[in-house]
Amino acid sequence: MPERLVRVRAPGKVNLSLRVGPVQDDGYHPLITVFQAVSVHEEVVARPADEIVVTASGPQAELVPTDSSNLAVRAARLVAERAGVDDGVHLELVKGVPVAGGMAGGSADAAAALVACDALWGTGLSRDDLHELAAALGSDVPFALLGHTAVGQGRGHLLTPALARGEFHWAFAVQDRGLSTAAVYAAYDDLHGDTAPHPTERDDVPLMQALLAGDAVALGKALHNDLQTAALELDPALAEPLAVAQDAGALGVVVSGSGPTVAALARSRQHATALAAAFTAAGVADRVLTATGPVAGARVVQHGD
Ligand SMILES: C[C@@](CO)(OP(=O)(O)O)[C@H](O)COP(=O)(O)OP(=O)(O)OC[C@H]1O[C@@H](n2ccc(N)nc2=O)[C@H](O)[C@@H]1O
Ligand SMILES: Nc1ncnc2c1ncn2[C@@H]1O[C@H](COP(=O)(O)OP(=O)(O)O)[C@@H](O)[C@H]1O
Repeated sequence: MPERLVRVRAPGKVNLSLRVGPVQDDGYHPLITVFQAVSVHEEVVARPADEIVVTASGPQAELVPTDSSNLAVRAARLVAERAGVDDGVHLELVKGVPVAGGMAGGSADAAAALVACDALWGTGLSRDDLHELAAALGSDVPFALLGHTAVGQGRGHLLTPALARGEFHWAFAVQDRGLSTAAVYAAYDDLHGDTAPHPTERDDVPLMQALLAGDAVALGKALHNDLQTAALELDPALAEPLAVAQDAGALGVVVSGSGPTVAALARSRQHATALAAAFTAAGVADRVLTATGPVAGARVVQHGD
């Protein structure tokens, strides 16, 4: 008899703009960020099991914790609690998104696990329920559920879908070494103290216009990341992929989120491949990826009995 399973795919993200205000009393920074989901995916395969357990495969899988700190395990527990079920699940994570790379792979796993457990257990949670559980798991998890292009406020979890026309092409320089999100925010505080400007939505008007028009040249000019200086301070070698992408004619280049992945916007699919080749030839990436965006958020791609 075929095994019952649910397979869910969830995207990684790039922050087209990331504007960071001064740290609040709760230790978090208020953000205005524009997320784009890209075609670098996590897959989560959920199968019935006696307990909630997780395994990981794919590049850098050995860096993923498989204990109860794993975000997918925490997601499964939240679904079980909310729905009042005591079923187990084996969550198999097939990692495509760099680990601790600033592309929110762990958040994608969490979003995928929420959707997968809901489908496997037939708990019938609403989209609003899932969004609420996602926000409790991490600032970037709600966006991994939603996908496409969206503006994030608060900790990044209060989302408004953004109008974006067309398809954008990306090349990513991936590093084996990760950067801790908390450490990058702490370095940002060291640089700015209480003097960090309060971001406003006006700052991203040119970027939103570029998205609306599907204008990759204008989008390239509008890419922005307030955490980039802090990431470079912790990892100065990141200046190299940034420079290589510029020399290879990228329309824009930016550290993705808290880094260390560097995201370069290309003119076309072929140009994205050329940018990736330039990263490899210059020896400034441990791995390269090409992708398009925007793409959909976490969704079931196989539900079999
Ligand atoms: C920087 C961003 C940009 O999208 O993404 P990544 O580069 O990590 O993917 C996010 O803000 C990361 O969100 P996420 O990775 O979900 O962070 P969380 O688990 O909620 O928080 C990890 C730590 O980062 C800091 N943090 C996070 C979000 C925020 N708005 N302010 C913060 O200061 C806090 O120190 C927190 O303890
Ligand atoms: N399912 C998961 N996949 C990856 N990392 C996870 C997971 N659950 C918890 N983590 C922890 O979260 C850290 C950062 O997660 P990740 O989403 O890969 O990077 P980033 O926050 O830079 O985008 C990892 O170093 C790891 O310790």
